[in-house]
Amino acid sequence: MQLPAQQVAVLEAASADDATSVDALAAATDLPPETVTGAVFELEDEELVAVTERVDETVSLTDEGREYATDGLPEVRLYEAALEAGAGDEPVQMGRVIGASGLEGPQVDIALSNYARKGYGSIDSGEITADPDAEPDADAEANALAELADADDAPVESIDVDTETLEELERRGLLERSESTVREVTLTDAAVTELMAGLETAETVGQVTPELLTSWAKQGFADHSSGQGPREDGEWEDVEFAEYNVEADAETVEGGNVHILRQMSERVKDVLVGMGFQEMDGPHADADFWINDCLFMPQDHPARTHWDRFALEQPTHIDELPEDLVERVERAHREGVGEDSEGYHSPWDEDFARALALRGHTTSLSTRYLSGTEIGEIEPPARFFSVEKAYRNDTLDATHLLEFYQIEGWVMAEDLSVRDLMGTFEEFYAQFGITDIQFKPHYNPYTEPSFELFGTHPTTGELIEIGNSGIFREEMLEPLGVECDVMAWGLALERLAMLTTGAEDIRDLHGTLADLEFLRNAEVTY
Ligand SMILES: N[C@@H](Cc1ccccc1)C(=O)O
Repeated sequence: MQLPAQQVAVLEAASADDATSVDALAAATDLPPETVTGAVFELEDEELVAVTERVDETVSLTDEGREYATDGLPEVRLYEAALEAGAGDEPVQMGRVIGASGLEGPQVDIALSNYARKGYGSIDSGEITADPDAEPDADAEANALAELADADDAPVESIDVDTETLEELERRGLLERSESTVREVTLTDAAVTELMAGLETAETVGQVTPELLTSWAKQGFADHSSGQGPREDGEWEDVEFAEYNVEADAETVEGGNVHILRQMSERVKDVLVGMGFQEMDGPHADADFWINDCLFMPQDHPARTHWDRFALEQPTHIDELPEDLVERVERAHREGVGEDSEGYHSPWDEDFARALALRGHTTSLSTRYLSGTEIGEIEPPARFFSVEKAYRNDTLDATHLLEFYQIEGWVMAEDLSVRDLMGTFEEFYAQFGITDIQFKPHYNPYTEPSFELFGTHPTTGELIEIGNSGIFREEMLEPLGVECDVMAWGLALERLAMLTTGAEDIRDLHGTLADLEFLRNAEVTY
């Protein structure tokens, strides 16, 4: 009989024993276990072997279990130290015994919580006693650890430890159980007969190649050049093809994926361009003047302290600011603009305004554009946006990162109202399937009125803040030279991604704790 090489090797190895496992066959044939498993299944199909399966439960010690197997259980060490210190006769101060035991950190708590339970003595108001009759040598858990010390994935049946002790060790995290499928292989009578008659190794071919198809098995029979006469079949007719093993484990091939925030940002840009917006860009590190002063943010505002901003050390200040604009902004801060405006009457310092920092919001781009210094004077109606990074010295948590993307935007037109603002958001978020935006009155030094935006998280049902908005104040627009209304906003790209993908923790999306499995599969579907 002719069989592929692996099957011959497996049959021959199996014939040496009455019944033998796949692992044993792999060791005997020097073939990988998965190859042996494949060969065994093929032999089973041909009724040359019978296969029985059983699930073996095995146990091994955890790292902690191994440590105690060598150093002793913490409660036993405590007992020995207590006896040594005389706690067998009268209570001894706990600190002294612990110090002498050499136990440290969490091991102290482990020792204390098992000490009385196992009858080693008692612990009361800072004192410890030791029962002189306790027998650490008979400690079932300690003996089990010793028994298991060298047992790596040992079958449970082979272990001489009672079930209760095994369960206790497992509860203490000192032992791990696992299951594995064991396949036992037995030769059939047919196989024995074939083995006696002698087996031959068949050459098998794994793939059909162009050469196999075009080569002629029996050269000379056909007249290829004339195209006449009977054509003989090619060499592929004669070779034996290896069988496919569709049950073999295959390697997982991971493809690349565009990061969810990149996908989200592209989508947001498409939507905004579709709504008639033009894109702005500008420096990540900028003068406080553009980030704050132009927004009528008082220089003593809490967000302008060193706590919240990432200041630049080199260079510390911007080279140039438009002189007349600086003058107008300073006047707005000191005295206000127009008849009804007061200003802050607080100090205003140009040097402070020239200090450089990473922008805490991308509204710095809006002030630059509105002032006319980026692309010249902008005539209404106009709509601008950016999807860019902002930096804040926040505390990291499930909804805050130190750097994040803001969807900045503004519309310049005559007679804008709160309705225009809300309508714009409704139109924008509807493109992402979000139709239940909520608005909450808010305060920004540069907008009046101001609104925060909230959306409902699809999995937790919680309301999360997704943006901030308002209509720019006169005190901000007048110095910039803008004469009609401007409504504006800063929305969080990450929060939009959380609402659309259902991600619950912003740190899954970005940063060192990112959830790679999630990122591999995350898609923006809107
Ligand atoms: N700069 C604001 C967003 C905003 C922009 C424009 C107007 C109103 C609010 C923030 O970062 O929260």
